[in-house]
Amino acid sequence: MTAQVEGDKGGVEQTDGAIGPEVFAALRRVSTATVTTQLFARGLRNAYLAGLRPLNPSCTRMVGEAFTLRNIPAREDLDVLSVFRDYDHPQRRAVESVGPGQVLVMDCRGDTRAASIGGILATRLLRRGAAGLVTDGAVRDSPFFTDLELPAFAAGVCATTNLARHHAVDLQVPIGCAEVPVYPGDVIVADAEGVVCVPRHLAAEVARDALEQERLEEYIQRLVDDGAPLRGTYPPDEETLRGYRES
Ligand SMILES: O=C([O-])CC(=O)C(=O)O
Ligand SMILES: [Mg+2]
Repeated sequence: MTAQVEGDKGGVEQTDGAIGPEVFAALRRVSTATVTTQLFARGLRNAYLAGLRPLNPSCTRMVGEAFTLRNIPAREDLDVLSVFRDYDHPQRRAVESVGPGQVLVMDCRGDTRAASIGGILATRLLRRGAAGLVTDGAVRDSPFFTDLELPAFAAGVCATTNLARHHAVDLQVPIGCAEVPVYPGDVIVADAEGVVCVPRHLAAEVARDALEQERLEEYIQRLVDDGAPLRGTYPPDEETLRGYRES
C-alpha cells in the first residue's frame, strides 16, 4: 500500500504508510465529476456508483475509507426477526465496527425491495464518528434521514426491514456496490452528484491532480462566462494555459 504526505507546494505526494489527512482534505475540496475524470485518465471507467441519491440533500460532502458489508439473498427459514437478539448479527456488528471517518458501504445487489439499514442504526453510525453510509439497496425510516447530519446515499427507499431480502454475511471483504468494485480501505468520495470509489493506491495522486484540474477549470469557467468561445479555451491551448499560469 502507498500513502501520502504534504508536498512542499501544498500538494500531495506518495510515500509508504497510511493515507494522510491532507489527501482526504484535498478530496473534500474537489467534485466527484473531477475525480471520475482523473480516474478515467488512469484507465478506470467504472468508479461512479450510478443510481444512488443523497437522502439529505443538504448533507452530501463525504470522504472516507470504505468499510464494507456484503449481503446475499435472504432465506425465509434463516432471516427471521429473532436473529437480531444476537448483537453480533453481521449487520449490527458492521455498524459497531465502522471506525471514525470511515464510510459503511453495503452490497445489496441493487435490490431495493427491502431496506439495508434504518434510522436507529444510522444514528449509531453518526455517534461512532462514521463519515457516512452508502448502499445500492434501500433505506427505511427515510423521512428521518432527510434531517440526519450523516451523508447517506441509497438506490431507493423501502419500509420493509432488511431481513425480507438481505442476509448479511461478510464484513471487510471486496464487494460490488452499484456494480462498482469496492475494496475495504478504498477511498469513497461523494458530493451532491453522487458517490465515487477511488482505489486506495491512487488516492494521493488523484487528490493532487484533481485539485489542479479544478483550479484550471475554474479559470476556464470564468473565461467562458465572460464570452470566450470553446476553441482555444476548452480544452485550453498554449495561450490560455499561459494566461492561467500568470493569473
Ligand atoms: O430493521 C432495520 O433495518 C433497522 C432499523 O429500522 C433502524 O435502524 O432503525
Ligand atoms: Mg427503524
